[in-house]
Amino acid sequence: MASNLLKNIIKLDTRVSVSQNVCLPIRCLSTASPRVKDKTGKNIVFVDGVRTPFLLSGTDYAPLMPHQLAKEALIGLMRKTNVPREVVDYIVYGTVIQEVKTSNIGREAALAAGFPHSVPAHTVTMACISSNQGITTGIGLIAAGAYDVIVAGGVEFMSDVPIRHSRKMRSLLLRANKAKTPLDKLKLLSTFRPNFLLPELPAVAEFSSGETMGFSADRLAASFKVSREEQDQYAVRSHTMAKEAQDKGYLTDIVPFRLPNSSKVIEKDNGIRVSPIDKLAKLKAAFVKPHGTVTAANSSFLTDGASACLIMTEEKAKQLGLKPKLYLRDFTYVAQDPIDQLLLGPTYATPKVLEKAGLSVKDIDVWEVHEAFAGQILANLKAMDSDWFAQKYMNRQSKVGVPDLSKWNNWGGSLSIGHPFAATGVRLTVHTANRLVREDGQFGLIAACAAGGQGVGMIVERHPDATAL
Ligand SMILES: CC(=O)SCCNC(=O)CCNC(=O)[C@H](O)C(C)(C)COP(=O)(O)OP(=O)(O)OC[C@H]1O[C@@H](n2cnc3c(N)ncnc32)[C@H](O)[C@@H]1OP(=O)(O)O
Repeated sequence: MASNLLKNIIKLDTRVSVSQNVCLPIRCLSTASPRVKDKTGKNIVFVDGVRTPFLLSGTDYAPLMPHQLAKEALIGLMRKTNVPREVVDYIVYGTVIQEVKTSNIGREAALAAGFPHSVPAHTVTMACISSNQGITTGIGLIAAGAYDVIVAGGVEFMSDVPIRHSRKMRSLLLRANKAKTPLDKLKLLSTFRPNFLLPELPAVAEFSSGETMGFSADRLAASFKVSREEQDQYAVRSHTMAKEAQDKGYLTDIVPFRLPNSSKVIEKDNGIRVSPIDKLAKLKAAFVKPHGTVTAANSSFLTDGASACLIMTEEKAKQLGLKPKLYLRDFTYVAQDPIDQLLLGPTYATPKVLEKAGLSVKDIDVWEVHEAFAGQILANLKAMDSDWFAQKYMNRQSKVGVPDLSKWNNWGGSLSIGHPFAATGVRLTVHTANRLVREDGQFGLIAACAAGGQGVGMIVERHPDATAL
């Protein structure tokens, strides 16, 4: 049962050390008889992916604009893959909380990064799975025969978010703009009231319910009987594994970022923080006050960061002399009730994408699952291990089963590395790719939940030419 499984989370930290996973790629992989059939006729490959260091919002990136982060990710990608910008046919880029001046941020970032004017770019938004959407939109464009080479990615910048005037103030300003005579303007001004000045702040909340993600995660944890201690233990696991991966130099997806007009170069994520469990136990509830179980330490934190990746047909990769990391084998999106099942995307997406690909939980060598909150991850694990949940809510005969946790987020996750919403999907994908090499696996499963009660599942397969660098 899941409860036994959860008891072992702390033991797992000592049982599975990242250092044990260092191994050379010894498995013989071949393109001749793939176990998962290519459905596109193009054998679409993930060449590589990069990201800026992920930073706590309000720290070193604070004076920037989001397209500057995205630009650095794009430049870093082209430099790392050594692919000329002219080869790229199209860019699909994600963002969630839009900077109003750069609403098609994919295009602005591409121009700033020196892509030719002739490379079109569009921006996608699907909450925390926006860069997954970037990747799968790219797969669709390639499969449709529209293009061969796509850059996908995403950026989120929580250090500066659009804060609006109140609706009443906006209405007054718009009407004042149209007023024809000074007298009309004066009449309008006389309707002004001081409370018009109250600003509208964006919230990390569901529009349909008004509930914040953290509040919803707390309710979810309570309904799956996930204790505060289990959440704190999971958070310590995430930070411990991220720290090990960072110290061992495994986070090679990071491209250092020299801050504009400064000699300072940012080289590392700055939110990884391994704390003793008793310190976590003392923190107050962050959302459901005072008795909730979700705290600042067992939540993902507000993060600034950007990512980018290069996908193309295998044939094109060969022509360009590239060594791709992955085949992008299959994917699915799911959507549920955004109130009670808001953060259960992985539970719904996992069996669906496994079935599509003809695989089972046991076939997966690397799991990379977005950690919005520790309570959300543990609730998903319990749901995946419940026949009752599968039958009552998912219209399935039985549970999908529990993944082997020794293969689960072994380099930490969004709780510790950070979660710049629209950038996370590429981070999950490139960590899957690099872990498949280091851990000598074949198949990886990426899953994530997103606002709106949506989720994604993706199946990837290590490419025979893959290296972890
Ligand atoms: C699909 C999805 O992905 S949904 C998820 C979307 N994302 C979210 O909703 C973001 C959720 N997170 C948040 O909103 C914020 O990070 C919050 C509200 C949880 C916390 O914000 P803040 O209160 O500003 O956090 P802050 O960094 O100040 O930490 C609060 C306290 O916890 C402590 N703390 C935080 N992390 C840790 C840690 N790992 N170990 C020990 N202590 C910690 C801090 O030191 C601080 O202590 P202090 O009050 O003594 O100074």
